Amino acid sequence: HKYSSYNPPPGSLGFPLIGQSISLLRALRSNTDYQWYQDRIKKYGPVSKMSVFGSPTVLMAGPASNHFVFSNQDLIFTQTKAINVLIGHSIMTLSGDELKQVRSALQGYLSPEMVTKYVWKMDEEVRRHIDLNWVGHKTIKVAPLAKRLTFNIISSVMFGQGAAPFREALAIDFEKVVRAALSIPVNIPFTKFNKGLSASRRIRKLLRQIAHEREAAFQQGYCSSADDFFTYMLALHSEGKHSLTVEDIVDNAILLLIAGYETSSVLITFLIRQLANEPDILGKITDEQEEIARNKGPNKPLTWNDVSRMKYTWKVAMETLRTVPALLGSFRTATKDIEYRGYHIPKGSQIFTAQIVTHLDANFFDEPSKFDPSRFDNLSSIPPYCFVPFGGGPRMCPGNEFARTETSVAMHYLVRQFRWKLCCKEEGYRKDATPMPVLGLPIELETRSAP
Ligand code: HEM
Repeated sequence: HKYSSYNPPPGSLGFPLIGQSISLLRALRSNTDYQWYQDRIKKYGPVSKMSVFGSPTVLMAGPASNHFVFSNQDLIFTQTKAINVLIGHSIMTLSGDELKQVRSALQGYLSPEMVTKYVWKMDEEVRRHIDLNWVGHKTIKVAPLAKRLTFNIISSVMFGQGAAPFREALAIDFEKVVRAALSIPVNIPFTKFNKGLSASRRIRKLLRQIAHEREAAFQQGYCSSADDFFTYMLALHSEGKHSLTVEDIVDNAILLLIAGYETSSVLITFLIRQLANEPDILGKITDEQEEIARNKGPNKPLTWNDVSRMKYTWKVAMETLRTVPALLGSFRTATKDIEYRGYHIPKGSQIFTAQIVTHLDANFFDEPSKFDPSRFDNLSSIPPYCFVPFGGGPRMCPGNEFARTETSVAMHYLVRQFRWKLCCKEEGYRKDATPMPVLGLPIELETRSAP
């Protein structure tokens, strides 16, 4: 109240700790969150205060707010309190020089030059996954399989075969951590948060063990920086590019793994769901992929060059991300008192911007409920900061090329080999940290061509 004309954003914080969490969670689970945000915006305008996921929060809506949130230097990247406890000292908790070093290391690890080297691993994982889980099956559940596929891809890229014997157990524990991400961070036995915390301890123990093995191999000159994430980070450390300890590298590995598998699996799941209802779009993707396959020898793995030609496939993926963003939005924390649109936002406030607010706004996307990949024919026709599935500004997702590549590789094999029908046409989806079809998206499969 040091300002003479102190003007906080409108809205209320609700009940202590709980605030509006229950009402927002309910909206997310019933997939009515767009309406929930609209109701708030109608009542309070594009900037309003509330309390969600354990913290007082300012909701900011619209492209100008997105720009402000993504680029303002006084807002630091935050996640829910639960995520901070579960993941530890990762890039998400850093600022200043430490952040610059880690961001640059992770960005390098996920740069197009590096992703070029991962394409064959992605190709190998996708083919193995399809042979094991799709070929010969009449019905399958897409969502858990997509999670397993993207988990196997990121762990194969990050740890090579180092984690292969533990993958199954790791995948189950990572799922528990992800499910605890939006929970209220109070450690009561048998709650989601409690299970997530135990899982995160087991993951940390295992990754620490792998990291120390890689450290020993690196010091003896048995491995190089392209082999796996730990060696890559240790090599950068030896060149003086960052000062992370092995513990810090493990925490960042946990973050990278979660960021790398959960979101991409959502994209693949909803892409498959959408294509079941869009025969024309599926036909066009198939033509594009057949053309790429025709120019290759049989059984030759895909290359970076092939993936770069999958342009239509990626437009359909972007339209999927517009209608069903893989993440709710972005959280930041104000490191000092700030002012936005005449409102004073005190230091320490959490700030949240939801992607769906602009993605489904008819002012920016004609007929927003229509699924139309041709919107992306001309990217410059989309107003800035309206399509933000990967965020924006200096903290924009560094994994977008990785995600584009693995999704395109997966679609290359799926659309050429199979056709599918939704087992339950009316199946809805709910958002529980990330969107998820309520039944896991069971589909009936028909083989189109021999693998
Ligand atoms: C469809 C897939 C994906 C989507 C939609 C997505 C979306 C996002 C979004 C919205 C953010 C937050 C940006 C912000 O708040 O400003 C983010 C951050 C991040 N993503 Fe992704 N992501 C995807 C895939 C990936 C993949 C495959 C990886 C790694 C292999 C990855 C690694 C990261 C990392 C490390 C961050 C944190 C960046 C930082 O702290 O500066 N993401 N992602």
